[in-house]
Amino acid sequence: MAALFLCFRHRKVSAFGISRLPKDNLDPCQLHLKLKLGTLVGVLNVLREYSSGSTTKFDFTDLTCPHTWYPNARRKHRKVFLHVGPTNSGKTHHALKKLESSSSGIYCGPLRLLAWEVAKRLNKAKVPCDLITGQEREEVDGAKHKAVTVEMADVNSDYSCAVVDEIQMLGCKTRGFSFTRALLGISADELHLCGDPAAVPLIEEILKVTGDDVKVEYYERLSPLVPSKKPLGSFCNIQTGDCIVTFSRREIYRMKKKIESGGKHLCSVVYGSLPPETRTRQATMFNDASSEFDVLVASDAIGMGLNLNISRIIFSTMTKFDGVEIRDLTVPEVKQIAGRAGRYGSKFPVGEVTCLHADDLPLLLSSLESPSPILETAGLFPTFDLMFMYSRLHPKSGIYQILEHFLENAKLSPNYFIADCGEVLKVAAIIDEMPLSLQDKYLFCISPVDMNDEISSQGLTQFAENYAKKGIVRLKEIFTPGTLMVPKTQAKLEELESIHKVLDLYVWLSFRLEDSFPDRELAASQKAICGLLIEEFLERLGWQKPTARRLRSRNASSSSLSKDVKRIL
Ligand SMILES: Nc1ncnc2c1ncn2[C@@H]1O[C@H](COP(=O)(O)OP(=O)(O)OP(=O)(O)O)[C@@H](O)[C@H]1O
Repeated sequence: MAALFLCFRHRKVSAFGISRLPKDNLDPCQLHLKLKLGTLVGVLNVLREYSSGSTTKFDFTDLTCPHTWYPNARRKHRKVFLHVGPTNSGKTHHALKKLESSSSGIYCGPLRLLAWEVAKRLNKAKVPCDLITGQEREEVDGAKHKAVTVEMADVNSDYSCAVVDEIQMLGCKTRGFSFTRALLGISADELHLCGDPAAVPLIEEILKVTGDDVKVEYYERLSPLVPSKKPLGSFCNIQTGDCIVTFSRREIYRMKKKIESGGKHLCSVVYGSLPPETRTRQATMFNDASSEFDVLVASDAIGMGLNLNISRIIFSTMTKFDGVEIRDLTVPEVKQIAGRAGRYGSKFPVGEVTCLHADDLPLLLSSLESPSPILETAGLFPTFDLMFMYSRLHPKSGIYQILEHFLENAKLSPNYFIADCGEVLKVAAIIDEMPLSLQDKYLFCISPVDMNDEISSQGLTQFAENYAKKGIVRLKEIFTPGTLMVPKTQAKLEELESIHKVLDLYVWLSFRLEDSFPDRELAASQKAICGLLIEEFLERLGWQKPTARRLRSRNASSSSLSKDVKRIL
C-alpha cells in the first residue's frame, strides 16, 4: 500500500510539473520566494487540468511523505553520521573537523552566534567560508563552504559534507520543521548530525525511507560535571566564575544589582532579547580574566552558542514561564544549561552545578541523572508550493484560512507533528486584509517578528501597510519622526531592544524584497548604533565600563547617527 502510494505521489509530482521545482522549490525557508515563470506556468497548467477533472483528485494536505519533497537529496546515497552524547563531549568539534577537510560543505546551526563562530573558525583555518543568516550575507572569494542558520539551509546545491548542529531541536514546536527540512533535504555525500542521544531512534526511523546509510557515534563528556549537595543559600557565597541562571529579564537585573551591592563582584548579563553582538561582548567581558566582570547573570540563552569560562552554574529557580504557564524545567533544559560549567579547554577544568535554594536540589539532581526523554516526533510545515496550489483552487481563501485548513486537515505519518503556528497565524490575521500577493503574505508570516513585543508587531504592520500601498518601504515610514532620536536620550532599555528588533526585521525583509527596501544599509547602521546605545545604557547604570576602542567607535557612530537621522527625518 505504501509503495503504491509512493508511486502515486511520484506520478503526481511529475504530473504537477514539480519535477521542475527543485531549483525553485518554494518551501518555508527558501531564500528567494520569487516564482520563476516556467514553474508558475507548469503549476497553472496542472491546476487547470486538475479543475477540468481530467486528473485524479490530489490531496494538498497530505504531508505523509516529506522525504519526497527533496529529489536532490534522494538522488544521493547519503552517509549519515549521528554524533550524540552529553554537552561538552566534542560532538561538534569532530563534525567540524570533517567539514574543514571536505572539498565543499555547509554548517547549519540553530543560532546566528554559532554560524558566526563556525564561519570564523573555517576562515581562520584557511577554508574560505560564506556566512549566511537571515540578516547577513558575507561572501568570501572562492568559498565552497557556508555557515548558515538552519532556516537558511540550502537544499538545492550538492555538498560533499554537511553538519546540522543541535539536531534534537527537530522536536521543537516552533522551529523543529527547519531541522526536519535540513535532515531530509540537504544533498550531501556525508551528513553529520550533532546532538542529544534522545533523537537517535526518531532519526533512524525517519531515515528508513530515504535509503541513506546511518551510523551512530556515542561520545562521553570531556570534563567532569559535579552536582553539589549544598545549595548556594545566600548571594554572599557567590564566587568568581559563577553563573546564576534565572528566566526573566527583570530577575536578571534584580540579581545583578543584588550581587553587585555586596561590593565584591561585577556581573555581565546574557539573555535572549539582547542583540547577539551585545551578548557576545558581555560574554567576552566575563571570559576576560583581566576584566572586573567576573560573574555572569543569564537566562537559558547561555544554553547554546557561547563559549563561556563558567566554573559553577547556580539555578536561582527550577521553574520557568514558557509563554503559557509556569512549569518545571525539563530534563534536557537542565542538562543543556548545567553543561555550560567546566567547558573543556576553559580555565575551569571541572564544572560544578547547584541551586540557590535547598528545595530545588532534588529536581536538579534527578534531572541530571535522568536520560532525556526519547523524541517521538519531528516538526513539519507545508511547503509554499502546496499552499500556492491549494489557493489557486480556493481563490477566496486568505492566508489565514489556508493555514488553518492545513493545520486542521494535514495528514501526517506517526513520525511527525505539524509546527505550532500561533505566531504565524497572528501575523496572517493582520496582513490578510491587505492587498498583497499570497507569496508576500507568506513571507511576512515567516519573518522573525516577535508578536508579543508591541513595538515589533507595530513595526511589522507598518512595513506591510506601506509595502501593500506602494511596494516600497523607507525607514521613515515605519519610525515616526523622532523615534530614532528617542534612544539617545530617554528610551528605556526594553524600548531600545524592541527598536533593535524592528531594525533587524527590516534587514531580514530587505534581503527578500530587495527593490522594496532601499534603506537596508541605513537600517543595518541604525541597528549597530542601537546596539551601542544599549551598551551605553548598561554603562550609564554603571553596569559596563566602556573600553577605549568602543568609545572611539561610539563617537564615530554618534556622528553618523545625527547624519542618518537628518537623512531620515
Ligand atoms: N579533540 C579536541 N581537541 C581540542 N578541543 C576540543 C576537542 N574536542 C572538543 N574540544 C573543545 O571542547 C569544547 C566542547 O566541544 P564541542 O563544542 O564539540 O562539544 P559538544 O559535545 O558539541 O557540546 P554542546 O553539546 O555543549 O554543544 C569546544 O570548545 C571544543 O573546541
